[in-house]
Amino acid sequence: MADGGGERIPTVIADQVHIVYKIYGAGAGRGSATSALSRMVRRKASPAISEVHAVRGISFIAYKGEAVGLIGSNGSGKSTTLAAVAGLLPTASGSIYTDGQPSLLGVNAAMMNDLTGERNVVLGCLAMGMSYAEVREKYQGIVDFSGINERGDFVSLPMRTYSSGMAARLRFSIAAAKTHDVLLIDEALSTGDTAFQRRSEQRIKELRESAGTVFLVSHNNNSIRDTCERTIWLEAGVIRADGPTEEILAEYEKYMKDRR
Ligand SMILES: Nc1ncnc2c1ncn2[C@@H]1O[C@H](COP(=O)(O)OP(=O)(O)OP(=O)(O)O)[C@@H](O)[C@H]1O
Repeated sequence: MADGGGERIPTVIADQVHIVYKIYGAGAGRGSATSALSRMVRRKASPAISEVHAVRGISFIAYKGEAVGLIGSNGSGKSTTLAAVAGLLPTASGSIYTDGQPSLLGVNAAMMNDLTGERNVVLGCLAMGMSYAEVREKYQGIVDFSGINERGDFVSLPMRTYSSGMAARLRFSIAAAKTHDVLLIDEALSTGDTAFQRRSEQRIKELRESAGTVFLVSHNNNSIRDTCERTIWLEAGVIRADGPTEEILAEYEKYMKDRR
């Protein structure tokens, strides 16, 4: 229970959600002149369309103040589910309802590689709706939290000079500077070192307390353990289990061990 037994306020409702990726031109001879000619001769209008049915009828309700872990083996539909909750992917059937604005913080979240870390902090904060005054107030805290400048003045260098871990840390620090109604985090924590991971876990706890709901996708079971009290386990696009993190992780760890 998220709030110690008081009224629980739903923030995300997924109702029988199916998500299907359509892959155009996935057939043999894709894009070549011969395949185009063959299509014309056979009077076929478009190249073959393949479908990947990534999420198959999932339903759950997440509440205000909850941090929910999403686990499952590779390709089980975790990132797809997050992107759909963020409103970035349409559902083939079923519905997702969110109360408030969902923000997806993924490993691929957009940053301008040719601009300095400093510029990216400012742009990122403005994009999240902060005023210049707020950005000025938060700037140093964001840089310190990211630890980017621990070994030199990296924040004045273009982002393309950063390692993938450094870039991920800066992205997380920018996103974490604001309270979110629904914060969706895709693997962001696994790239940082232990000290950064500890800081970000602490920050997720604060974000959760200050407002909304956090979803965390991770292959790092310890991150899930330390951050989320509830975990949803996806396998082949279906919810295999949903419940208290310790119970679900124990089942999942056993499943992964047996599969080896
Ligand atoms: N853009 C895409 N186009 C087509 N199929 C996709 C696309 N993205 C993912 N898929 C497919 O959807 C399924 C679920 O992928 P998804 O990335 O959601 O899994 P995941 O659980 O996040 O995996 P991982 O742990 O490896 O990150 C997989 O079969 C994958 O091949």
